[in-house]
Amino acid sequence: MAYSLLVMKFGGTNMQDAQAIRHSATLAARSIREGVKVVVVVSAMAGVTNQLLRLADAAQSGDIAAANDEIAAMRTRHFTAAQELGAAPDSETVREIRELHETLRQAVYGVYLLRELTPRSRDLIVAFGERLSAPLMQVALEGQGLRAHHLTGGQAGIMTDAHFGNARPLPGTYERISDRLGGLLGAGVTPVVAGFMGETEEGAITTLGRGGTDFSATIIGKALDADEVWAWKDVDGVMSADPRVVGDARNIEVLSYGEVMELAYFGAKVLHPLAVTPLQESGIPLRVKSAADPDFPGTLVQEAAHNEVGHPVKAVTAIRRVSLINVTGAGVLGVPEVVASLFDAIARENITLLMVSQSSSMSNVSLAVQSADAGRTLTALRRTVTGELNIEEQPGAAVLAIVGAGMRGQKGVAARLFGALAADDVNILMISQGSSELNISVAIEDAQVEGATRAVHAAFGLGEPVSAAD
Ligand SMILES: Nc1ncnc2c1ncn2[C@@H]1O[C@H](COP(=O)(O)OP(=O)(O)O)[C@@H](O)[C@H]1O
Ligand SMILES: N[C@@H](CC(=O)OP(=O)(O)O)C(=O)O
Repeated sequence: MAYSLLVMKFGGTNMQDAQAIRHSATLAARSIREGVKVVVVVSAMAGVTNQLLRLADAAQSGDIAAANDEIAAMRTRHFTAAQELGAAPDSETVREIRELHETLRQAVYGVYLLRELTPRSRDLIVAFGERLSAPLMQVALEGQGLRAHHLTGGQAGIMTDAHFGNARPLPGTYERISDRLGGLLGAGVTPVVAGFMGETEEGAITTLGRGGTDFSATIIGKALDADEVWAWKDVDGVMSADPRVVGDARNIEVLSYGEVMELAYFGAKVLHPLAVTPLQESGIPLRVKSAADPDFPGTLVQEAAHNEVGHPVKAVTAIRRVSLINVTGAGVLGVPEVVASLFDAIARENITLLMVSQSSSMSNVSLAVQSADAGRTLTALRRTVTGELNIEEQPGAAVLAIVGAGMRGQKGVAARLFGALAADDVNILMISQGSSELNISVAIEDAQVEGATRAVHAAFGLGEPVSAAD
């Protein structure tokens, strides 16, 4: 297909040092030289986002020395990359990187003085990772003889609500992006946008949630009505399981938007759970591609499901560090209002419910949440419900899910899953099937999850090559 406009996203691994950034720039340059207009969206250098989160916490707890040490290490990394990419010491880029580091240092010092780290100030600090890598990509593209210009998410027009740490694009953002980037593209300049970040209408910096650069790229893809969005990764594409856990995981050629959302929701780190939502509205395909093997087709994510014969399940994935919250007692028995108030309390706290199950006698409700959210969940529930209810946390769980549109209407899929888990001596704590029949999920002991993932992958033959497709 002859493309006219592509959005290309480069993740942390593809931005980790000068060599990786240069390689990423050549991947964009290949298409640009063929006459394709490309918008490049970049993540922070690998590890930098975690480092920023760590140093912000250190400053808040009073350890400014630790925070400054981390900033100094990061600064060296950015300057080294700039130098290796050929930026002169007196160049605009080097000056800008210096200024950004100085502003970061001041923001972190403010946190230290106040001993206060609000979600808003955390977003300001954590977005420096992407703001610092975008100029590096500009230098690398210029090194390829191209004209490029880097922008923050806000400058590119990404306008969000004020849910710091988990912001969502506002409707007007799409026209804004199209206005702001259209001019550059028209003038033959490649925009390089700092991913993961946006800006509220008042100009406060927000972030879109971990892994959010995928989401930035698809928001921009929709705004510009791109032919496709390409997410370059350090893996072949979306695979039948996390390749770090399952040695014979294989690449999935085609996935529907719905399947990819389920996979991302159930823990496959490869894409942000909301990344495909802007594309879903416009039907723009997303390709997950391997930076190491650019001619490999990777995974095509599109509207229609593509069911492989004999493979009702396409992938197995898991969410680690989960807690089950068990609500028991006579007060739950036959009182739907109690159950409603539990959900209400959780919704108000903005806690993601991973699984829910209620016993048929209605005397017990179990909820699965990320262990990081368990404390807040317990407090919210205990505050809400009155009467004779027992609310307890059972930590140390994980949620394992199988995903695939082919399981819709297929008998025996759940039996195969449970059989594989039983044969691996895995006890099931909770079961749930989405009404869309795109997934079946089970809560199990976290300590058993890697073995269970391998067992389920083998039971569904996910490592075997597929012969035919309909
Ligand atoms: N089903 C899966 N398919 C591919 N990769 C997966 C899957 N599940 C987990 N991963 C992990 O996701 C990683 C890629 O995601 P990530 O590091 O966020 O990409 P990037 O930072 O390049 O955007 C891989 O290294 C892989 O270990
Ligand atoms: N840097 C951010 C955003 C992101 O998308 O990163 P990556 O593409 O490396 O997963 C994060 O770590 O969450």
